[in-house]
Amino acid sequence: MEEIKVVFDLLVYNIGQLILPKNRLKPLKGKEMSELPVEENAAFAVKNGKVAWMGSSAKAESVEAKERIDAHQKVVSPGLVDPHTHLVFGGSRENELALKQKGVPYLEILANGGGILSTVAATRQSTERELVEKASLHLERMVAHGVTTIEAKSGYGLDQETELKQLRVTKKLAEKYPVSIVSTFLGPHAIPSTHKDNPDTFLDDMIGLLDLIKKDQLAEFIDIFCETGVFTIEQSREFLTKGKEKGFGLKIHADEIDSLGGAELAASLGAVSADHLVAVSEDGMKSLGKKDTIAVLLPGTTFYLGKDEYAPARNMINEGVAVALATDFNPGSCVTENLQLIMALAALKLNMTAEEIWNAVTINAAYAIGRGNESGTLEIGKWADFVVWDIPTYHYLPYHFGVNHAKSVYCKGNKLWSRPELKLS
Ligand SMILES: N=CN[C@@H](CCC(=O)O)C(=O)O
Ligand SMILES: [Zn+2]
Repeated sequence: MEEIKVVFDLLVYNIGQLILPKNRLKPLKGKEMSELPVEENAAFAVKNGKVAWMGSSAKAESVEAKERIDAHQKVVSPGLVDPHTHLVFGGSRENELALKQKGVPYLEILANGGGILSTVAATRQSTERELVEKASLHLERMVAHGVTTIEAKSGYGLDQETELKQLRVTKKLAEKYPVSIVSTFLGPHAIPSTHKDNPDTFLDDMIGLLDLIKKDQLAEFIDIFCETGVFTIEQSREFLTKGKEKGFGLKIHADEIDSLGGAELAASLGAVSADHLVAVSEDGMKSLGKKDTIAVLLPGTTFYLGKDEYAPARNMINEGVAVALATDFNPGSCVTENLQLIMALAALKLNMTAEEIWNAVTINAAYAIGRGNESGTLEIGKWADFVVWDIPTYHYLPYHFGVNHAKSVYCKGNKLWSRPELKLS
């Protein structure tokens, strides 16, 4: 019988290092994060947007494909995953930089009606279309830096109309782009000035939106800013418990500035992630280590807020915690779409190893937004989301900081972005 030869859509060959994070069907915890399988002289092929063949570059010579990409012995990784962003918002807050330089603390700017509240005013004034256009620019910049799966939070509406508007914008972006976008409702992100004296009524209003959000499938996760002067542990417990009963996945902005016990709360409720954790307590780390709640660390925010103390990533890893990294892209406390910069900060400020860092922006980041089964690794049958990097080894990326090392970015087997060629002569 004549053998039928498969013709693949795409073949990537001559890969110097193919990064293949392990998928243990749950996030990598503690020591497991230091294992980063890498295949040298590797190749893989894509059919119908999914990885369909993997092998050596030598074997790839006999593989038939409609398009062949020579990786020139450079690094190829799964598409990066950014599991914590505030992608959709109106306006900007460059005026706050001068306040920060004068030493005005982040929470004081907020208490005086600035910070998050000034972005709330701008977001309320923006039309849905304006928000889509603005968020598209930010999203395209994320993709250009190697990201193919993104979480996006609401939280700049603080009223029914604008929170739903933000969530609809996220849904439109998910329809417009092939990248995977995971939506989170962060209604309790700040207390609006109208509710300064009755935050519980505001929280009830936000709880009141959950059924509608669920019905219209506008968000998979819910989140709350648990912090001094914002929402207390009790309020956070109430909001998250109600959301859990309604079937939402849970996230929490926890222990960012003060150690309130947000990590402990997240672990006790089975939250998917606890984010920030700069001020996490020993008990908080231990409770995360006992559960699969992922610590999403945001060193770009600590850097941008000019703080000296970073999240204790090494202690968390020693306690067996699963760690992921994200930009926290937002208009106030971390204004960058560049996840590669965050990888460098994780090396320099969190003391994470290159292996831990790559796991933290791929497989663990995917689990932090419920996408471990489809993103964050390159496996046969999974989406062919990948980045061809212009770096000689995976150690190089966190070492050479502040520039874009992506050469081309593919999502579901399609090229979304490639580095423009300079013509200087
Ligand atoms: N900490 C709370 N929320 C955001 C900041 C939002 C803002 O300043 O606009 C964060 O994760 O850093
Ligand atoms: Zn945030």
